[in-house]
Amino acid sequence: MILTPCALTIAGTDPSGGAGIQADLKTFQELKSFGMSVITSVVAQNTTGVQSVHHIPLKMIEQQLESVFSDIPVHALKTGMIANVDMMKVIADKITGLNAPYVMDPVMVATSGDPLIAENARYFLRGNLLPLTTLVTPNIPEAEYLTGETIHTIDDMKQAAVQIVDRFNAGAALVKGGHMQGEATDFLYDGSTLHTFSAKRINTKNTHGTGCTYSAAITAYLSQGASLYEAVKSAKYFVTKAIEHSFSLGSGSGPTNHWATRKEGMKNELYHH
Ligand SMILES: Nc1ncnc2c1ncn2[C@@H]1O[C@H](COP(=O)(O)OP(=O)(O)OP(=O)(O)O)[C@@H](O)[C@H]1O
Ligand SMILES: Cc1ncc(CO)c(N)n1
Repeated sequence: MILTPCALTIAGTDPSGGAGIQADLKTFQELKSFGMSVITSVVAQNTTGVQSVHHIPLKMIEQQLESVFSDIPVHALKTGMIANVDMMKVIADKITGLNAPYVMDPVMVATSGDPLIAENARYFLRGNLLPLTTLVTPNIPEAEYLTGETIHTIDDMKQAAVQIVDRFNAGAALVKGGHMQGEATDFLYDGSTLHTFSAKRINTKNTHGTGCTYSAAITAYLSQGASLYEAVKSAKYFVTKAIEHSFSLGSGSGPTNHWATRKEGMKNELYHH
């Protein structure tokens, strides 16, 4: 049992509060891990899309990482938006050798369709960051990019999860079915077993930041010592409730509700459901 579980997110921001660092910190807080954040880019965005992006200078990203790592234990970390290769190099260098689970949300485009990382950064992410991960959490388009194969069926999703681990050396892969039809089913391949996590599809357009919230919840549970399977199972429950009780805020794709399980009287304690 870790007394004060400490979780770190390295990602971009969302001033409208639904995605990025803001979603990650709300999730860490809700799940009772001590949340910390290193900002890579300040993104002017809202429920309708991305209006503009300001990248934090490399030295400052490096310094933020040093400020955290030199002072506070990190029991699990996640990365979200890392806009370019230079940032990826700095982050890879700083997290290599860290003795903590690393969850990568391979963010490439926002829910609105706006691109969030440079084209050539996708290659670097696959070749250099993926092998450092404990888990990578691609949605369908991201999994297609990582494998180079199109995904149409449930079997394609399973194949993609296996390939991302076997061919590209991710620690484990969780291929998410948010962009498919029917049940919202995700497949986790951990290098030996393929697990299925399924929930009823909720009929809503409010899915801004679902991927951030999900990977942050997995990171929070891992920081508390959960196994990968337990962390994904609990996080799937958390994100499903967050979508079910999502907010119709803004004129676009609204945000998820990080208090949803509290509202339902859930304790949010580690995998106790
Ligand atoms: N309408 C829905 N109903 C129920 N679950 C959903 C729905 N949409 C997505 N999910 C689930 O939410 C989680 C996040 O998956 P999704 O594929 O939406 O991520 P994403 O595309 O990376 O998110 P983002 O919008 O932040 O980029 C997955 O567990 C997925 O199955
Ligand atoms: C900063 C940031 N990260 C990730 C996403 C994906 O939802 C987003 N919209 N913004």
